[in-house]
Amino acid sequence: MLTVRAPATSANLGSGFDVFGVALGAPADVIRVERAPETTISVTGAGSQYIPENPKENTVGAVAEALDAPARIRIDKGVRPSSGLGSSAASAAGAAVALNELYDRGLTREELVSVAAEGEALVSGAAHADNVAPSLLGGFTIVAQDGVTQVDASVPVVACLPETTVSTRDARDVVPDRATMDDVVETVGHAATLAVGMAKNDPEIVGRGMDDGIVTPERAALIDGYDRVRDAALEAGATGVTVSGAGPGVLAVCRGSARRAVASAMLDAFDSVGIESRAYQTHVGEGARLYP
Ligand SMILES: Nc1ncnc2c1ncn2[C@@H]1O[C@H](COP(=O)(O)OP(=O)(O)O)[C@@H](O)[C@H]1O
Ligand SMILES: N[C@@H](CCOP(=O)(O)O)C(=O)O
Repeated sequence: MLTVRAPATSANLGSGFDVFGVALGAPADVIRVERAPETTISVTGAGSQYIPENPKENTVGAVAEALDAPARIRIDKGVRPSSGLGSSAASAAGAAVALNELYDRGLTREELVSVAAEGEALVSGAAHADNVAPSLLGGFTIVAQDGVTQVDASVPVVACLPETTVSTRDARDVVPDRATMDDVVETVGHAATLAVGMAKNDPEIVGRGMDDGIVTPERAALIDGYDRVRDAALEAGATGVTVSGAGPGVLAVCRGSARRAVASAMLDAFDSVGIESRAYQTHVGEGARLYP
């Protein structure tokens, strides 16, 4: 039996829609695999009651099929589904690493990105790889047409998850078809700033590059209390705040010394609109780890 811990991720980071992603130190899914004549899946842990065990409907089933690697697969969910922390992607990335090893397929982590993205196509209708790439490679990743670029980073973050859920599939329906040239120019500037900030591991520069006026306002409108939570986090010392993935999670970047205050301010702000939430005080972290 092989075991893999695959981290939650936060995609987009505001200015990098469908392009940027970071691996988070916590939470994570744990995937266990054993060879079997056909694929079976069992799911326990956070939100497991909402996750299908039918291999045709689960992201890990799509990965097993893509690698032609039937297995008995056990998923222990640490990443709650439909919260904006790449839950379906964490399972897919973990399964890709585990099954690649179990069947000695010899694919690199970079080559596993498109394999794991098959799982995302199954659940969100688009094979967006901005969650599976950081879950596989760790750090900060840029997914472009011609490949993935990765940089190690350890910027402190707070990921605050309200009890509500938003399906990525639904949240993709509100993404605008078009943007003005002014908005594009502004977003390119922010995205470039953010990428430099990650390369320098500097939360001030990362925070300056997180704003986006194209997709984020549409997504934020789906999250009750978003504006209050954002304002509270900035007031408490966050250098940048945005919707995590498709939401409803909210991601704040900050200096390590401000992390506790930022988390507490975000929890209080959700509470002030009658919504319970949970905050992960963490950092940009490592990718999927294989245990013998
Ligand atoms: N292994 C899995 N882990 C989490 N969700 C899964 C998995 N397989 C299928 N799903 C389905 O994917 C959907 C959640 O995916 P999505 O809306 O993209 O949110 P998230 O950002 O949390 O991945 C749910 O409908 C869930 O049932
Ligand atoms: N780029 C995707 C990312 C979705 O992330 P998730 O964690 O909400 O699944 C999008 O914005 O649709």
